[in-house]
Amino acid sequence: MRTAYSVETVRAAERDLMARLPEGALMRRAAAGLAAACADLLGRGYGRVYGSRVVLLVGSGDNGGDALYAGAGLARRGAGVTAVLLTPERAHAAGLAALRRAGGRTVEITDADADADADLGTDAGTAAVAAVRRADLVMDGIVGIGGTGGLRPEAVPLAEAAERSGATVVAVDLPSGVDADTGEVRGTALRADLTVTFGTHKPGLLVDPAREYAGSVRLVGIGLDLPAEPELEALQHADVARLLPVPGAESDKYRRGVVGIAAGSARYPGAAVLAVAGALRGGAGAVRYAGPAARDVIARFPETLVSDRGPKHAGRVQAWVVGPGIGDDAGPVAEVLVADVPVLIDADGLRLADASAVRARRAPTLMTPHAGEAAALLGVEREEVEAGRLAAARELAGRYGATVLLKGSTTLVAGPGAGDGGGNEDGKGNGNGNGTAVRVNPTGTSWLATAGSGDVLSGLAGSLLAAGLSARDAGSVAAYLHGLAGRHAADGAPVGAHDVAEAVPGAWRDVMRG
Ligand SMILES: NC(=O)C1=CN([C@@H]2O[C@H](COP(=O)(O)OP(=O)(O)OC[C@H]3O[C@@H](n4cnc5c(N)ncnc54)[C@H](OP(=O)(O)O)[C@@H]3O)[C@@H](O)[C@H]2O)[C@@H](O)CC1
Ligand SMILES: [K+]
Repeated sequence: MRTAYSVETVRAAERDLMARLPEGALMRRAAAGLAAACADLLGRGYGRVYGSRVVLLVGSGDNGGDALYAGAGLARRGAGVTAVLLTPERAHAAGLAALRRAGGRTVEITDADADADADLGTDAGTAAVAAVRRADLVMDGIVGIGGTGGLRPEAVPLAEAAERSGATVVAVDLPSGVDADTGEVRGTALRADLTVTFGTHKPGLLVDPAREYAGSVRLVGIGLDLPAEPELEALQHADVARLLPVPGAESDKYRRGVVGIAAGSARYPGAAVLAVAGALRGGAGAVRYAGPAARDVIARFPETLVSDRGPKHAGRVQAWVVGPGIGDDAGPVAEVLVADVPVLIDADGLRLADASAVRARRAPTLMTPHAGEAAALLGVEREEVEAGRLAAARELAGRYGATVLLKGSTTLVAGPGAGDGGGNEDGKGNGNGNGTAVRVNPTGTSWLATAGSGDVLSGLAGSLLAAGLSARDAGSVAAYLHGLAGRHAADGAPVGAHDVAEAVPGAWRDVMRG
């Protein structure tokens, strides 16, 4: 499991550790890891550290201190290091002294440069931009977890020069300008090739849009003692393998779980077929289809139990999926919402579901909107959801008392208790999930942005619900397998949703093999 903690938690752990360590020890640990990562990159890109050109962008806090110490380390190994001090009078004093002792140079940005209109027009500003353009490696120590908002005006031309230069850009702890806790980017942020982060991932390193600015992420352990429950967690193969349902010797179809699919319409029979395709690969013992596309479903999947009447006339199921392609018929949605089994609501179902009926449910509910659907439910613009995915998923989960799987570039799964310490599965909670951490899916691929792909995901997640997984586990395991299946199926070329469904067993085997 990869985990991320909030800035507040990191700060508390840092205070505890600092109290037990000699002054400056923590920063030197962080800087040593940072210097090692940069030396690796220089070795690969430039051939060696000796003789390479390194530029440090140094802000007013400890983030700049990390960069100065790491720069000193590289200077001792023969790199030509120039530190651009964005607020010279507030630069980390001990770090700066260490860099100077090691032979590093400095360029001091002046107040005239910091003027929003000056665009680094002074001699110092011009020299700083020129140094960035010539650099082999640029280290971004402008701001870390102490930051608010985007880059300040004097930093923008430097960040742009770094992006345009051929230099490898390494962000210290976080790319400057992104929000560590939410993954939001309000204004300009620096784009890194690599982020070297300390002690733990921060939420912004795992959630878009900030995640895209971080490049690849390397975690440097510094000995922080962190609490058991993180803010965010990303499943990995071993976690998913532990959660996947495996039939025992005594299993029959009911023990493995029967999933009911209420999807499709005369106009959109394909949604039914694709949801069933996903459900057949999700581990349930049987798939029951109830709706107007029964003929299409049985023609494609003869193993499905079909009925062309509504869900309330269907036989026993252990979980329902409702919504893909049902058009404007609210009947099936109302019917499944009163069933005392887990329910997954997707697509048209999200629009048609009565919010109070969802909130009144005792069995788990899993809602699977994309950003546009989430925006409609929240009454905001789609862009707002995309800019603040974590907040949107949590807000929706709280409003509906449901688990919410927000699809997109980074798919998130938030339980109804995410952020307020509620929602557990120990008999007192509502069975939506164990723990409060929001799950972020690491396997996504843009090839999955294809028509019908969401229907496959719904069926898959519904099948896992029927097999007995909690809403949070079913959603995050389904997203994981679906992403992996998308990668397998695509293999660098466009794919259709049915290809993704067919690739699910391969993804499953992949996970089980580790
Ligand atoms: N935690 C740990 O375990 C460890 C932490 N370590 C390191 O310390 C870092 C945190 O250091 P920190 O607390 O000094 O804050 P930091 O991010 O340097 O900001 C400083 C000041 O910047 C300013 N500022 C704000 N927004 C801004 C913006 N957009 N653009 C420009 N400037 C902006 C604002 O001051 P203002 O100008 O507003 O008065 C703020 O106070 C952390 O990320 C990690 O690298 C490691 O060394 C060891 C282990
Ligand atoms: K930074």
